[in-house]
Amino acid sequence: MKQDYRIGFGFDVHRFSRDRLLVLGGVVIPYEFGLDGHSDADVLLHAICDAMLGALALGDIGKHFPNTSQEFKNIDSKILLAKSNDLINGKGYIVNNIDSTLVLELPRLSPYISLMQNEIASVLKIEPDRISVKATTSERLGFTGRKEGIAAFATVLLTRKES
Ligand SMILES: Nc1ccn([C@@H]2O[C@H](COP(=O)(O)O)[C@@H](O)[C@H]2O)c(=O)n1
Ligand SMILES: C[C@@]1(CO)OP(=O)(O)OP(=O)(O)OC[C@H]1O
Repeated sequence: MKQDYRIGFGFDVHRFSRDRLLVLGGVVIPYEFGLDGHSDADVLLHAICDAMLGALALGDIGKHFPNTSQEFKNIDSKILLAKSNDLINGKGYIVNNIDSTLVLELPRLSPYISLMQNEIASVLKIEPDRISVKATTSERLGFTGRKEGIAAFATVLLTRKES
């Protein structure tokens, strides 16, 4: 049987802000700043949603979940990830695997990486070893280096559901 794959790429940035929780990959990370946004500002899940939607040329997260809508105000981005998954499932695809990178100086994310993989896998109903989450600093260069915000990159491979 011929396998049908589609690849997608996503990128997102959110600015650090006081009086907000820091939520990354569906996990609350203890830190003195959170991220600003209309939703919970989970920059990693937003990049993953964009990659999933992009793989099928379905537009982006802002098209499906507009930041002008009260429906999405302070929303848990795991709900947006589940909705993005429903959209690709509706087109006959499932996530094969994800590779992603967060760019930030602080906080150190290594203690939280496997928690994030488990959260994302649980929303997508796939095995955690299909989800890669990595972190890097930008060697104190640029806006991430100045600790003004966090950037996230994600690549997603979709495969056609067996029928
Ligand atoms: N916020 C971060 C940034 C990095 N890490 C881990 O440290 C390693 C080295 O980072 P470099 O920027 O020097 O490449 C990196 O590979 C990550 O494992 C982290 O946990 N949290
Ligand atoms: C997720 C949405 C919707 O709540 O709001 P934000 O948290 O501001 O995030 P962004 O990455 O700008 O994506 C688009 C929005 O539609």
